[in-house]
Amino acid sequence: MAKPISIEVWNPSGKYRVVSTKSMPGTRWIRLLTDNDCRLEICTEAKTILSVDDWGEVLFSALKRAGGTAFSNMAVGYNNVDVEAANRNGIAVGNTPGVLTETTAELAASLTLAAARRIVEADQFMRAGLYEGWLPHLFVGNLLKGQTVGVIGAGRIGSAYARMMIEGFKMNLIYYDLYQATRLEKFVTAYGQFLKANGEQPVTWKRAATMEDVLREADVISLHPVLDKTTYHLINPERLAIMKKDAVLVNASRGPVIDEVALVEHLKANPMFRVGLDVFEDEPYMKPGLADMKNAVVVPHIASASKWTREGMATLAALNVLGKIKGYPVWGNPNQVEPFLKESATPPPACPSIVNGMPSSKL
Ligand SMILES: NC(=O)C1=CN([C@@H]2O[C@H](COP(=O)(O)OP(=O)(O)OC[C@H]3O[C@@H](n4cnc5c(N)ncnc54)[C@H](O)[C@@H]3O)[C@@H](O)[C@H]2O)C=CC1
Ligand SMILES: O=C(O)C(=O)CO
Repeated sequence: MAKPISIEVWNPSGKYRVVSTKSMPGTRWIRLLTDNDCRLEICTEAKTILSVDDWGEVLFSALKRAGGTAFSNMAVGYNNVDVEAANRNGIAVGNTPGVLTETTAELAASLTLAAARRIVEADQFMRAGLYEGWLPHLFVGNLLKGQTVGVIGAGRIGSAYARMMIEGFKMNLIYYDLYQATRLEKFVTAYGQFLKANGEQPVTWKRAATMEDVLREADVISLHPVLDKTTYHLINPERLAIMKKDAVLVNASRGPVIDEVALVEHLKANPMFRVGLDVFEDEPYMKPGLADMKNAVVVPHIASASKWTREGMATLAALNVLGKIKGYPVWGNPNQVEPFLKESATPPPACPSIVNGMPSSKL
């Protein structure tokens, strides 16, 4: 007998039934649904962490049997969703790109600084009452200015992160991606020309031919690819071994991009090597030993956790579902979702981002 779960119901008499597996930040997403004749059921269970096993054939076939038409991930990454199963059952799959780009990049930049300058170790040292005055060797870390920042996956977030580290700390860029990041290259070139015209050392960029080139040359490496079979355990023992012994590795993409068992061994063997991690291979758990590593900064998958971003993600997720209910077309540019986020404006009659591009007529 399944245990009853607690549900919060909005607009009980609404014609269309929308179920949210978690409560989401803000209230605009709720209003957008209830104002459009939706009955909204929000699962208020404290812990409903769901995995790809949950978002697959069982769920989508049940959704189809119930007359369901759409599912929306409150996330831009949708590796947790079996899209093929959704296709088989005629279910559109939405995600929430664009609204979380800078927020996520800022957290990756925060992890970079925290790791490079040993902020967490120093904080714990102070709180433990161990500080006895300034010392030349106390918590010496890495300077970023003029060093090389490496980005694996120079998409929306990777490019935003690269620009923060280049424009903010005058680092030089080397990146690896399957596609050329032309817009990023143009920004870095222009910024370099500005610096040179003002008598400063220009910043540079390089598109690496291989991932190994990035790992070999960079002082800081930040991972921003999607998670798929080509990026699973992308950082493995062999690739850890070619990185600089005092490099900083940051991951705010997906945990399985790094072989975390191998990472723990590398951190043990290389105390000058540091990591900043927002995501983990077996969330919510860390691999054995990682929690003990002083050269690791770890936070619980909070990279997109700014108020504006999380409320915006909730709005986009709701509008994906509402758009399918209304038979709206899919928005033409998922990278430009600002029109959906204006609090006082009526959103465009479209689904912000549907990953399996299913025309409404098929639903
Ligand atoms: N920690 C968190 O809370 C968050 C994590 N993410 C993760 O970040 C990922 C990236 O998000 P966006 O930048 O918006 O996506 P995006 O699609 O704009 O960028 C991903 C980039 O990865 C590249 N890529 C794919 N396979 C690759 C490979 N084998 N080697 C190198 N590059 C490869 C793609 O060409 C693309 O440029 C998401 O898929 C998600 O998993 C995103 C938001 C928040
Ligand atoms: O958007 C994503 O992919 C996340 O991981 C949650 O912000």
